[in-house]
Amino acid sequence: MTIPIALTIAGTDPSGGAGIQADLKTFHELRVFGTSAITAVVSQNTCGVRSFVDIDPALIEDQLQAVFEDVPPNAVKTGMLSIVPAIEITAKILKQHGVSRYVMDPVMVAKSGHSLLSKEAVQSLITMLLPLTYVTTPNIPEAEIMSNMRISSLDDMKKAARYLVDDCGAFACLLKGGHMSDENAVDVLYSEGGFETFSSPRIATKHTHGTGCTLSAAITAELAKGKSVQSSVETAKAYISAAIEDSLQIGHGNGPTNHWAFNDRLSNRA
Ligand SMILES: Nc1ncnc2c1ncn2[C@@H]1O[C@H](COP(=O)(O)OP(=O)(O)O)[C@@H](O)[C@H]1O
Ligand SMILES: Cc1ncc(COP(=O)(O)O)c(N)n1
Repeated sequence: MTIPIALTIAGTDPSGGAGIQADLKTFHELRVFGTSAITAVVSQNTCGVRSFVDIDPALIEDQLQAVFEDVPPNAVKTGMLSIVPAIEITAKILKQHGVSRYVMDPVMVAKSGHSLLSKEAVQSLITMLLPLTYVTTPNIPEAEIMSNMRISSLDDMKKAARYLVDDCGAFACLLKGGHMSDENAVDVLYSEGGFETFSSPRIATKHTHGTGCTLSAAITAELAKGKSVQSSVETAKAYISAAIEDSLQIGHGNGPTNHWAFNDRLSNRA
């Protein structure tokens, strides 16, 4: 049996709801072997980010070489990259190892408002990593910055997604609608000249810490199994919707999602 392997390159969340911790939980639940390289150690919990330290770029590179030389991943995702050298090293390694299934979650600002990406690094994400990207998963504020467009409707979402693919070189863009206020949470996928929307009822909850990390990790896990972009996004949307709906009421702020919910539902249906 070949075991699918996924790699996350991201920052940490000691309280377990976002970043590397959320990614590894997601890989595990979707039955993919999870590996990780840490870019920043972040002191945060459900109430917010307190501080963080960027990992020495040489150590990021060492972690990545250690993974690629021994347990080469079938798909890779990036979350928090924070500084230009971390982006440069990631681009170098992705090219060196010919990674095609690469998901870029352009993490910029935590839900609590703390910036997780330096201003100079935004441009590097666009020029160095988007052309190597299989699926990018910006939320509305991130897509606004990357496309330099105001986004306040589904049409605007489509325009920005098309720009990030046709003009910036990603193969596909899933623009997430979590930050809109419609009755449904609608995400727009643009790839190969076509649009597809993924919709789920908007759940009234403050427990959405790590939703973006979890969604992109679920897409990466499915891509690692060899699934198509459409099928991977469909599974990932079902995973995050269940995880938000059955949230765990943990912590004093914006709590984490429930990583057991997706499989619990599948086994209840069986
Ligand atoms: N209140 C909600 N109810 C249902 N789905 C949501 C809700 N908030 C976000 N989502 C979904 O969670 C995923 C992450 O979205 P979003 O919140 O936009 O990303 P981020 O965490 O990067 O800000 C998307 O699929 C989005 O549609
Ligand atoms: C290390 C790390 N990466 C990403 C996020 C964003 O997560 P969210 O905005 O969903 O809280 C975070 N809080 N911490």
